[in-house]
Amino acid sequence: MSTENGCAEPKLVTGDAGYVLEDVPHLSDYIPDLLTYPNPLQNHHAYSVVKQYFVNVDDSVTEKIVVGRSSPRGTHFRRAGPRQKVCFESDEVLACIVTCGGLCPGLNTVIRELVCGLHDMYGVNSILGIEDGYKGFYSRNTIPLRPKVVNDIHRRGGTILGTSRGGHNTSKIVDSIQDRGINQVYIIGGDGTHKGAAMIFEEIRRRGLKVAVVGIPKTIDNDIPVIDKSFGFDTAVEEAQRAINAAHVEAESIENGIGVVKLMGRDSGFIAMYATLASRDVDCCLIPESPFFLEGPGGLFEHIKNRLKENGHMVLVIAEGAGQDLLRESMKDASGNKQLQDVGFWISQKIKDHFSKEKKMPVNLKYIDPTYMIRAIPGNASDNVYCTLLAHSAIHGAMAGFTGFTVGPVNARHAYIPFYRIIERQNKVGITDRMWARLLSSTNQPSFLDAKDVAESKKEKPPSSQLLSDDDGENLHRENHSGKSYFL
Ligand SMILES: Nc1ncnc2c1ncn2[C@@H]1O[C@H](COP(=O)(O)OP(=O)(O)OP(=O)(O)O)[C@@H](O)[C@H]1O
Ligand SMILES: O=P(O)(O)OC[C@H]1O[C@](O)(CO)[C@@H](O)[C@@H]1O
Ligand SMILES: [Mg+2]
Repeated sequence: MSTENGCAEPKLVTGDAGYVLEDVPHLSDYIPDLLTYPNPLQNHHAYSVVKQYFVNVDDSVTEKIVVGRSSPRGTHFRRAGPRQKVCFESDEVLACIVTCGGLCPGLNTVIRELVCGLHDMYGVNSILGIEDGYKGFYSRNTIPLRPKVVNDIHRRGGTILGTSRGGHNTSKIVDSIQDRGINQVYIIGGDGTHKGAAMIFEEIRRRGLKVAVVGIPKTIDNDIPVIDKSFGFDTAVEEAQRAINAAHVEAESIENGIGVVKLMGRDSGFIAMYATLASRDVDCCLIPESPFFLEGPGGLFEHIKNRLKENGHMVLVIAEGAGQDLLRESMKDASGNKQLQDVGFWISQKIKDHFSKEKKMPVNLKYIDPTYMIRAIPGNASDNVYCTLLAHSAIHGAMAGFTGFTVGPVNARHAYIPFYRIIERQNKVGITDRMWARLLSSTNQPSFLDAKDVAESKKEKPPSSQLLSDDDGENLHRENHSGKSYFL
């Protein structure tokens, strides 16, 4: 049975005190008499010594971590990790790896760790790289991947497999998987990629194939829901500091200096928000989730003027998707994503034009656009470790026969999340969250919101990722009509 978006019907398991497990599909759901084998890790020189290395069959990870005394236990996901039994013998596995969508720091690390993890932990030697994203399944030859081939790729940015947008043809992709005899498909990509992965999984299930389909969430924008944050995000925020620092140095070295930095973030302004909070030199941060205006009281020009009067300089960070409603109509890319106008250039021009009319305040504006520089780099140390965990969790899940799932940390514990939860919405900055309030208070910028806007955004607010939540449990929760808990 499929849902409206083509995904498998949710597999819900209920328990005591309002416990719900949103489980992931398993090959045995549609393949009767599926054989199982002892996990080879039981005899592995490294892992066999680990006490309780295998996860318990009913271990799960809670989605909601801040609870009240009488709160129901709520939604849980299956805990990631190795199982005592696997559904594939090592020499039976033919795995493939594909990377889709935009680049992200750490992509090569995930590829490396998938290849090395399959080989080192499970003795799998047959792994194929699919070149150039989804269309590579049916338009390109595959490349064999062995640990030696991928040994030092984590030091390089980009993806050694290449990537693309568009070109998703489900039946041609599944034909290619079937013809080549592939039985584990590792798909690394963002929200669009996961919509494609869900369709591949459904078609594989319809054909009754013993093929595990696994998604590994990748997005520089951190727009994938449920998981704590996406790999490469920290690296990108760190790299953005260099651009903001340069803008600050330029701005403070000249009278009425203004530094404008444009950062990535098509629909979600996480990079701009975190880069701003990290830097502390930013006087205004504009993101897609928070509409703004230029003229009049409470507008951007007034804020700039005040800041120049107070400090003699100011730094503005703008996410590429901010203020697009003020610009011309945008086009679509091959995947159907809106192609953005250069809002950094536009706002720089607007600021210059406005202040050129203010005779007593000529400004010196420098515009820095590090857009691709923050994503075309290798992952930093912490992202590299994160990528290793993602790859290993993905492998354990596929070997155990789970399919149609995405792997990722939920409240710091790796879990298997059904595809439909990943593709049902995008993760966005909540402008009524405390994190955005912290940003407003740190930059001292106007909120550009009136009381009516605040009420509206509280009404529409989607659930936030853990990136926004407070470790100290400050976040308040409310229940929406579907009973899901939303951060306030
Ligand atoms: N609705 C969809 N159904 C099937 N395939 C899709 C869908 N949306 C996107 N895809 C496919 O997924 C791939 C990547 O999609 P997209 O370009 O949107 O990037 P993404 O995965 O969202 O990553 P990012 O946004 O981080 O760059 C493309 O090959 C595209 O054809
Ligand atoms: O890689 P492209 O097609 O230039 O697209 C850039 C887009 O990709 C992203 O990096 C991820 O979706 C966005 O931040 C950005 O708008
Ligand atoms: Mg996307």
